[in-house]
Amino acid sequence: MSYDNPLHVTSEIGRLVSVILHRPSHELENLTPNLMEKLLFDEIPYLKEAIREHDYFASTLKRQGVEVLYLSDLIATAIADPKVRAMFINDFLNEANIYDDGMKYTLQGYFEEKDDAMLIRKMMAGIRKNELANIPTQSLAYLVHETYPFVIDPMPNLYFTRDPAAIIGGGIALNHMRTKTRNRETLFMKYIMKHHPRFKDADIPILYNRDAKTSLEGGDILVLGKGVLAIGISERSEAHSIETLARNIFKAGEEFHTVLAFNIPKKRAFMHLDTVFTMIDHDKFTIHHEIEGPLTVYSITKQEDNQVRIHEESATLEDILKKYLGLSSVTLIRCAGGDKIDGPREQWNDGSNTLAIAPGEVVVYSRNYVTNRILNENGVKTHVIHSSELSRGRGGPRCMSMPIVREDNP
Ligand SMILES: NC(=O)NCCC[C@H](N)C(=O)O
Repeated sequence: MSYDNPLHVTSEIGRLVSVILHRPSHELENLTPNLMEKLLFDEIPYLKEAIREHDYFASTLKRQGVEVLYLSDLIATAIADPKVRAMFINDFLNEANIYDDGMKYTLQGYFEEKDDAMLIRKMMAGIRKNELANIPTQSLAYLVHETYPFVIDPMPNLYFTRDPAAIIGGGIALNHMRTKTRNRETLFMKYIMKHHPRFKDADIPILYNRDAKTSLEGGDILVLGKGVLAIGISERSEAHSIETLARNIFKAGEEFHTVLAFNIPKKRAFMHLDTVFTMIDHDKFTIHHEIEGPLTVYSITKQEDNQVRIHEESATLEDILKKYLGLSSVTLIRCAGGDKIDGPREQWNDGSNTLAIAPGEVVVYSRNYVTNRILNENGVKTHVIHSSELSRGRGGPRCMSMPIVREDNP
């Protein structure tokens, strides 16, 4: 299958054709207990095992005919031109919390002498102070933080490729992440879209920009299909961003006409909409029961002359989905069946975070066996992947994947 545009995602469930993953690497070895909160981890994964699990995830997708592209390879190709490479290093350093010109100059030299693969690896892994022969600074900031072990922080969340950007139709939302640490990730996707031969000559609409003032993260963006998106107003994505994105999407083309904004509780366990709600078939969805009570849904619909209508929906979630997706019935499959103990436990480890690779066919974590059994009982085919270490980063199969092409869902 080929489309004119290298990006094509019109639904959550159309057969997955191409996806971007990141194989976890040394950035995980630079996590320390003191840094976990800042870097959005609750535990420290064991790298060797995390890689083994991730390779199994990738091979599961490949066995189903999915083209797996790796972030590190894409960025290395994107910066092949020395001028682009120099710009990339400069932009990266400008966002790396380095306020001292001497230090910046030293790091520029340090990066310039690396080959492409090592440059990317070092940027992702972060730089420990003891890796630099001479620290060229006497700055107050440096002295105050003398015991801090890094010159540049690691980027351990890179394997959650879902969040820094999202493909919507043939366009891309280059997100502005809630946290400074994750906002650095979006630079990689910006350079890939602008300079990689696969994407650079396509006329790709930018539907949201990383320079925006309010935050938006890909885990909140679900392309439900039939011209409808669901977007979480969450701990990470703000209402203003969602309205801006909706207006940009409506302006960009005919394909989408409605955004359903799901106002979910703002808490760590439910950081993105896809941690509590995903689509698995044209009429089947996972949901975590704890969001059902507090959930309010607002519809933003396209009107004439670039106007939008914003309206609080009063119906039940099933009825809202039925109405906007033109369905006669909808099945909500609760995480661990809504059990008071199994439900929150499995949701914590991404039991609701399924990745659809075709209608009714999803990739799931092995540890969420109660939810997985219920999915099977509902006729859903599950591809089960190992999950001891990957889940410690607090994301599941959907979070770990960024689909760039899906077949249209009939
Ligand atoms: N879509 C997702 O829910 N992604 C998981 C992101 C986990 C990461 N540790 C974070 O807190 O951002």
